[in-house]
Amino acid sequence: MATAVPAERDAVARAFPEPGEEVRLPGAVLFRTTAGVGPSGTTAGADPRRTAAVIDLLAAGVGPARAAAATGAALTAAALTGTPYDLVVSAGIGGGFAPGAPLGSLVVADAITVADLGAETADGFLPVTELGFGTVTHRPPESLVRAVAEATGARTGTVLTVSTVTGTAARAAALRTRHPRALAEGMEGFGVAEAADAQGVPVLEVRAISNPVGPRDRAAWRIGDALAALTAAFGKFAPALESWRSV
Ligand SMILES: O=C(O)c1cccc(C(=O)CC[C@H]2O[C@@H](n3cnc4c(=O)[nH]cnc43)[C@H](O)[C@@H]2O)c1
Repeated sequence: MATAVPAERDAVARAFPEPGEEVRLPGAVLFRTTAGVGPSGTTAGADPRRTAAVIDLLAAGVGPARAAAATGAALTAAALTGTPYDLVVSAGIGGGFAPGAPLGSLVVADAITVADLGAETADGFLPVTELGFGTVTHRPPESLVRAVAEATGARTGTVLTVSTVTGTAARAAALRTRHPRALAEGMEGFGVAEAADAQGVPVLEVRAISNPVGPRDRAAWRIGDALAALTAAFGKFAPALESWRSV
């Protein structure tokens, strides 16, 4: 589970009651905890058929490059010790596009799209794929997106990754014109997804909305509410994960 900053990692950690331990790796420091998963998708502790899923929480850094580097380090370490990850989740607060993603709501990405990787031309922006290389979108497993959205009440749509936070109505409108399904923007999802894709691991992105995408207005931020929404969402995560794995 890769967040940008420790406050987001700790919000996710509060959803998992087991005491965790710190694991130091070259290029990444993990907080390792567990969540009970079982055949029935319950979270009760008495079922002997249940196994504990290991969950590594990583404050991977702000921005797509740092997030990709730290996530890649964690993925490589896990693979080299013979315990590769089944899933990578990019999680954090984010900006919400009105009216689809109001403050405090939760968005699960069905497409993780980088919005500003490409070339500016006289005729407008060209994504890197139209220049003949790379990728601009990663798609999380549909059934997982569905299961997590149903369990958490999240909305589903495109989550954009940007290197520059949108700060004007004009930029927000331009992004929505180019990405009509966009519900949210953050700064790490695509980087985390690139690292996961490079090692063949599925990826998911979850954003709790802390501010509207648009004109800069720090007074409008609701970071506490968004962090609380993250904790609540990850409290419902283990059963959703189990229902996905059993499909
Ligand atoms: O100074 C500003 O105007 C401003 C507005 C929104 C966010 C920031 C940040 O520095 C936070 C970046 C951090 O949080 C995620 N995040 C939260 N809201 C947004 C957003 O509207 N657009 C992009 N990223 C956002 C992001 O993933 C970073 O980890 C500053």
